[in-house]
This record gives sequence, C-alpha cells and structure tokens, in this order.
Amino acid sequence: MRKEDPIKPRYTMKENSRYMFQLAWQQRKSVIFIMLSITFLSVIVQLLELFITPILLQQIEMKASLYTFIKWLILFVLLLMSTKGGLAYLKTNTLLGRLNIRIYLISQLSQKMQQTSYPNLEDTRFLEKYESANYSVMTNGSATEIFWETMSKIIQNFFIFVIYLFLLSHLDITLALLVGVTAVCSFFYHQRKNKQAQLSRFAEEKLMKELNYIQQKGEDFSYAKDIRLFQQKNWLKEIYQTAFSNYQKLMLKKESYYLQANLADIGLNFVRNGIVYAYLLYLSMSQSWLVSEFLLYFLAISGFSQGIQMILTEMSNLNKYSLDINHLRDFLETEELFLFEEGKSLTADKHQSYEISLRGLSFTYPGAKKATFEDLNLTFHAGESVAIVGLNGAGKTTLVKIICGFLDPTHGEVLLNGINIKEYNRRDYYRLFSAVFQQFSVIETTILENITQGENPIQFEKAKDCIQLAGLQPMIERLPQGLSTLLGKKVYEKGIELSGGQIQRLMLARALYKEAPMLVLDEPTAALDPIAENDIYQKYHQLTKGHLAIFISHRLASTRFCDRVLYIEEGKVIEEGTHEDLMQKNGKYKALFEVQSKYYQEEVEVDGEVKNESITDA
Ligand SMILES: Nc1ncnc2c1ncn2[C@@H]1O[C@H](COP(=O)(O)OP(=O)(O)OP(=O)(O)O)[C@@H](O)[C@H]1O
Repeated sequence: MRKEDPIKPRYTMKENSRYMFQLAWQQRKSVIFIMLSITFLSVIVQLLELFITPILLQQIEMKASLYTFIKWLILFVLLLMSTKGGLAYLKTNTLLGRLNIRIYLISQLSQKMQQTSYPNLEDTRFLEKYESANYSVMTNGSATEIFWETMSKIIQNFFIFVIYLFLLSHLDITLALLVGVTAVCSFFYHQRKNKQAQLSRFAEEKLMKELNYIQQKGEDFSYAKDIRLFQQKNWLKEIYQTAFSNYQKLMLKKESYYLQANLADIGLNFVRNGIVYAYLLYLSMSQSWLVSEFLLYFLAISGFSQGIQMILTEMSNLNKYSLDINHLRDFLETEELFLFEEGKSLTADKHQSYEISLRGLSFTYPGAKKATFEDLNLTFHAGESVAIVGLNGAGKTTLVKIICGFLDPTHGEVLLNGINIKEYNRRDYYRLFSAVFQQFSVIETTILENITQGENPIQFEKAKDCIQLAGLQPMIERLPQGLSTLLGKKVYEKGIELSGGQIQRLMLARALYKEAPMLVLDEPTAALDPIAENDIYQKYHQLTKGHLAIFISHRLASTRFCDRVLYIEEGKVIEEGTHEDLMQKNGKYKALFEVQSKYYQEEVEVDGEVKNESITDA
C-alpha cells in the first residue's frame, strides 16, 4: 500500500514552475504574455481602487471646483472601465491557450500509456502513478491549468506588496512590520491545516477510483446482460453507497480542517486589524491628518496585509500544484523497461526468414510465488507453423506474450535469428508480428479503418482480399454502407454491433492486412462455429506457407494443419511432434484429442440435403 505522505518530490516548486513556462513557450507563447498582461492590469486596477476615494475626498477637503472634481471622477471611471474591460477580455482570451496546454499534456499521458513497455501496464505502482498524473490534468481547476492564475496572483501581489511597503514605510515602519508579522502567523497556521487536508488526498483518489469504476460498469453495455440476469442492481448500488459514504466521511474531515483554518484566520484578522487601526487612529490624531490622508493609509494597510497574505496563500497553492505537476512529470518520465528508439532498428520483410529461439527461459509474474516457466529451451523455425496446446493456465498465452516481446523473461533470452530481442527497438520488433489475441480491440470507426488501422493510402484490393479470406464478405455485402459501416454504438448512433464470431473474423482480416512476416493467433477461432473454424484453418494453412506461424487453440482440429504441436503443462513442453506423432505416442495430447473429437460432429447442408460429417475425419 502506498504511503499517505508523498516521498520527497523529484522536482522543486521552482523547477516545476520553469517546466510550465517552458511548456507554454513551446506550445502556446500567448499564455505567458496574457498572464503577464493580466498581472499588470490587475495591479493598475488595485492602485486605482486604492487612490480613487482618497483623491476625490481630498478634492472636497481642498474645496476644489466642481469642474476639477468631475474631471478627476471621469478620469478614474474611464481608467477603471478600460482596465477592467481589458482584464475581462484577457481573462476570456487566455482560457483557450491554457486549455490547449492541458490538452497537450493529456495527449502526452495518453501516448505514454499507449507506448509504454507492456509490463508497466500490469504493474500496480505504474497504474497508480497514472491515476495521480491524471489528477493534474483532469479539469479546468487542475494544477496544470490553474497554475497560470496562481502565478499571476503571486506576481501581482508581489508588486502590490512593494508599492504598499514603499507607501507605508514613509508613514511608520512599525506599522508595516506589525501587519507583516501577523499576516505571516496566520499564513503558517493555514499552511498546517492545509497540509492535514492534503494528507487525505490519496485516500480521496482511491475512493474516487472505486466510485468511477462502479459507475462505469453500471453503464457499460457489455455488462448490461449480466446486470439484469443476475440482478446485480442492488449489489452494485450497495458497493457504490459504501464507497460514497466513505468518500463523504473523508470530505467532511477535510472540510473541517479548512473550516478550522478559516476560523483562525478570522480571529487573527480581527485582532490584527484592531491593533493596527487603533495605532493608525492614534497617528492621525497626534499628527492632525486630513480624512483623505487617513483613508489612504487605512486602505493601504488593509491592501498591504491582504497582499502579504495573498502571496503566502498563493505560494502555498503553488506548492500544492507543484506536487501535482511532480506526479505528472514523474509518470511521463517513468523509465522504460524496453529499448525503443535507442535500440537497433529492424525492418519487417516478409521475404526474409525469421527464427525465434528461447534459451534457458524462465518467467515469473511479479508478485507470483511460482514461476510460469523454468529453464525452457525451444526453437520456432523459420517458415514452420506450430500449435501450442494445453489445459487452462498451462502458460500458452504467457509464452506468446514473451515471444511477441510484451514480456521479457525473468531469466534467459529470446533470440531473433540468434540476436537477443532486447537489443532491438521494441516497436520495430512488434512490426514483425501479425496477431489475433483473446481480447478484441475494435475501435468505434468504420469496418475498413478497423482492418487497415489508419494506413494511408488504404490498399483497397488488399483489404477486400483479407475480408474475403476472413470470411467477412457475406456479412459486409448485406450492409447498405458496406465497408464504410460504422461499428459500435457508443460514439455513433448509426453504428452496428457485431457478433463475437464476426468480430473474430474482423480481427483475422486485420491481422492478414498487416502482412507481417510472423503470425501469432491466440484462440483466434474460439467464437467461430466448427465449420467456419475448419474453413479458416485451411486458409491459414495456405496463407502462412513459408512464414513462421504460432497458433494457440483449444480446438485440437486446428493442430492437424500445423507442422509441429507443443503440448504444454505447468510451463513445460511435455509432448512435441506432428499431430500424427503425438497420436501415436498415446499420451496426454491423444487423450485430449479423443475427448474433443466426440463433439466434432457437424451438419453440412449440401444442395439442400443434410449430411453428417466429422471435421476431424475430413
Ligand atoms: N498478469 C498476470 N499476473 C500474474 N499471474 C498471471 C498473469 N497472467 C497469467 N497469470 C498466471 O500465469 C499462468 C499461465 O497463464 P496463461 O494465461 O499463460 O495460461 P493459458 O495456458 O493461456 O490459459 P488459458 O488456456 O486459460 O488461456 C496462470 O496460472 C495464470 O494465473
């Protein structure tokens, strides 16, 4: 479990501020200029507001003419109107720029998630880092956007502080000191309470995650059937309410800290103002000031004290935002386990031969007590098709993840034509594989784009061939929009939902379109009916000739098309050979095959007649 109090931040407040300025300089320079202009105009407004009443009052005291009085009044009103108008304009104008910077950071986060070394995605600490980083870009009030407002307030109040200090030091330095010291005291108290409230931040994030999770699952279409059938409504509601009530308790505690800090502030202000104003009154009486003079100093004192407090409060806010920016940078700068651009480059060439060897390979999942593989030695020869079979949990998918370079072995190595794959740019290595995995990744866009994966220009003829081979053609012909039909209903109202088998065919078409030199299929036909499965495996057999192809399938009919079958049990290859070899061996493979073949009876309708036929005998 993560510690509540964050460890020493990697970057200081100054470094994070510089980071934000550099980012704005690269992405949107106007954000910096507008922030400085807002600061300048805010100082002007504040000074105008300070001087307007004392100067007008002074005109009355000096019995100035009505013309002079009105002249001053109009001057102030015009100045105030133009600066405030300018301020309003700039504040609206800066929003888009700030949003742009935040959106740029969101895209950086998303890219890191999409491209990070695969094991990171299974690492809880990395995922937690992502959650924390996300917090700093989530809304308009998040650190990376609000930073500019805070920075502007700090600079603005610093100028106000200097101007007022100059004004007050002319009057009496004790007064300036008194205001300064009391403001600093109240700041430190505030700071302590803020820190206590901040401590609940990680617990808050965790509870928010839980609440969002339940809410999302409740709205997720793929859960809709189970929720109804298993009557999960009340159960989900109960989980949500428990999390919500914990969240409420936490918020109440947090608010109580803020309340205590605010009450202390009010008390301290009261005492300070009492002392300071009494002293000011004493000075004004002993030195026979004009009312306008008294008013000017009175306003200057409250402005000065407010200025100091604002600087300190905004510095404390900046510190808080800096911690958030730290989380963001920490995540973006998380070291990669694999080599990417720094690795040797590779080009996917479908005419080249590729051989993959596993040497002394052991693999243990992080936190697992038992190794999934221990000292495994295997070679997948160029051009052969290999079937990996075995019972649930034997390690088939893990093996494929290691071969494809998603997981690195804990010990031993994976060699590509004799060279450790760790030396290559991992992104280039991925180009060598076409794959269909158990979990589908359909993007809600057109059928064609799902197959061609953003390739530009699209090779229409190749796409059509792949559709034909994957057996999607009859389905597409029935759709009025054909290949341009949109998939899914989350984004497009007119999108269509595909059946499990149709999605599997779509994934096959996508894998074929990629035309990579090696093919990996992890349960590629699980959602297909036996006739379609048989048909597809026959096609694979022709398609993969000359290419290394690795199949994982629980349907043992598929193994007959393969040059070699590996039967895996508890991370070890216990039987190996052709289908015929293993049948002759009379071992576990044969036993499994016989259990299955009983069910492989199909009814094939030929010319209107229904015939019984066993696929396994075909
Ligand atoms: N991310 C993970 N973290 C920890 N253990 C895992 C992880 N993924 C898989 N395992 C474990 O590793 C073992 C092998 O799993 P794997 O998915 O490779 O088996 P499989 O042969 O593909 O199973 P199936 O036929 O059910 O798909 C199992 O005991 C599984 O619980």
